[in-house]
Amino acid sequence: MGSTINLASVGGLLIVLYLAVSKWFSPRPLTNIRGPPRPSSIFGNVVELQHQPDAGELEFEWISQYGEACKIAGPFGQDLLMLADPKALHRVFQASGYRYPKTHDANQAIRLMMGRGIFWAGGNDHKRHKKVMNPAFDISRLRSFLAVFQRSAARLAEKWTKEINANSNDAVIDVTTWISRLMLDNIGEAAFEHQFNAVDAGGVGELSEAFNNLFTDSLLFPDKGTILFTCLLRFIPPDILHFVEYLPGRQVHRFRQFLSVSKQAARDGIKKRAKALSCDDQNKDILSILVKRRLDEDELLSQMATIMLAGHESTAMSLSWLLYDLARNPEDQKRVRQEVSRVKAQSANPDCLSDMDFDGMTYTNAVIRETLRLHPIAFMLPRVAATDDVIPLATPITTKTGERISKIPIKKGQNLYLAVYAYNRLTQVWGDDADKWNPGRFLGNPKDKEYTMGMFADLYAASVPGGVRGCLGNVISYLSIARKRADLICRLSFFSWRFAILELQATLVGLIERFEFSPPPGIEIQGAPAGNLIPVIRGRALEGRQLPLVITPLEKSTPI
Ligand code: HEM
Repeated sequence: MGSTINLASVGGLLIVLYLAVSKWFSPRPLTNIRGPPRPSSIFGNVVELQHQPDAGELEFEWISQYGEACKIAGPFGQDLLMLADPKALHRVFQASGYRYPKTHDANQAIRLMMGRGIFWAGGNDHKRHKKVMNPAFDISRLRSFLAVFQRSAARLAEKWTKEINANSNDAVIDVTTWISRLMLDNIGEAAFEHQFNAVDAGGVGELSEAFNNLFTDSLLFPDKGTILFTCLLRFIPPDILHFVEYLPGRQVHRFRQFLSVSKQAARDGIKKRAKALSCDDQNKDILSILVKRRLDEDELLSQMATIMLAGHESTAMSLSWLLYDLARNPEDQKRVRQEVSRVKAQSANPDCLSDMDFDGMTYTNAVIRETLRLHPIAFMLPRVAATDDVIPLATPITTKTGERISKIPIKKGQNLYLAVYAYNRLTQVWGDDADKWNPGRFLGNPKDKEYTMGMFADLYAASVPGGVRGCLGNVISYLSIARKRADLICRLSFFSWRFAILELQATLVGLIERFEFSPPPGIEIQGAPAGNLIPVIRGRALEGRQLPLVITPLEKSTPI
């Protein structure tokens, strides 16, 4: 750690000198945009943002005060443009192709954590990754995953029942840890036909341990030395940035350890399946396709590490938040359970519900949407402008000189801070009760909106639908744009979103019909800013992610 700080200090000094000189010559297009004061010339607002107790709240406060587009202070005198305005976000994510890539420092962290996979790749490389992955992300295969999700939920229910029986009637269980193991098992089986057995092993095992608390260990409340170090990465040319992985430091060490363990798991998976792959040309799971598509070895392993992480952590955290929301809203929990019983009673195969059955659960789906809205796992996303541009605004903002503007011109290299959490709470988008839990907002006819932000009822929660980097593709564009182009842009996105929703639906239903969830007395949960929105116990964040709930087997509690 000591040498990290030394390196950071020397680098920091050089950067400050460089910036002090270059500042005189560079134009400052955001000069007139209002925003919070700069508390530190070295850190700007970065420390405040990374140390806020409830991720996204500070951004929301600033947006409420200065408008949906405002200026915040980056490190070393940089100005960042913070955006929560729907038209602006649409411009950046959906209408600009590759013109707003991830920032160097964010990409460096991604490379350290997941290697040179699709999450990291940019521009033409990203297009190539998508081309390679698309045949594996075959929408028609999604249904076959349902059985995997349903089996896993049943296995987890058995585990919990045993634990509860050992504790008489009910037990306080950290749902987030168990759900994360379950989702890891799901992605292993669905994507690689590989059994991680994380639920059965109860979290014991190198891979489970490497995943456990990855984000809180590496990104939660970093000290100033670490913040300085990561801020400096923004100024290091990408070509020499990869040397960073050889440096000491909490984040770098944790990312490196995770990548090495997940690549080893990928290697083991490939070895085990090598025979099957060579015998069966029809095999179309993600692993087989990746192997056949001749990615180089490092890219192949990175791609698998990416799918393991991207394909389980976000769904695990989202489902944890969902159980938490239902625990705090017992009436809605009851209503979901009643809907499940009703749909089961009408289903052709009640023991093995289909995707159509799940899609028919209107209230349950509204509940899922409301959780994704209130707890967006990617609560902010950093981007940088690759070209000069003019960002349009749906709601004009007032500048320092009192002028009302509805466009912000920006220069190439401008850093953007995309405030997803704040967008998800805008009253002009979600109504006056935008900060409250109300799944009812998703029932009935979706009101006509000028800007379609997401495929899941305008939901921006999981970000960037339809955009070239989107996880959740925009189903409307998938269906309406030219098939060939749609295949290239959207198939992976659409698949991963449908995968995530089916997984959430099947797991929720499998658990909610067996257990009642309620909040344990005296424990408050906060969403900590650890790269993602991670649930921790208020005042005990450094213990790592936790979401304890009282779980009561249903037959022993209130009947449906
Ligand atoms: C509720 C669950 C999920 C949420 C909230 C979520 C959220 C996101 C977000 C916000 C991004 C964009 C990140 C950025 O631009 O920096 C993303 C990208 C991605 N997600 Fe998800 N995700 C979920 C589930 C999944 C699943 C189940 C898979 C795989 C089966 C997956 C695979 C990916 C991949 C591969 C990318 C990178 C796409 C690219 O860069 O082209 N995600 N996800």
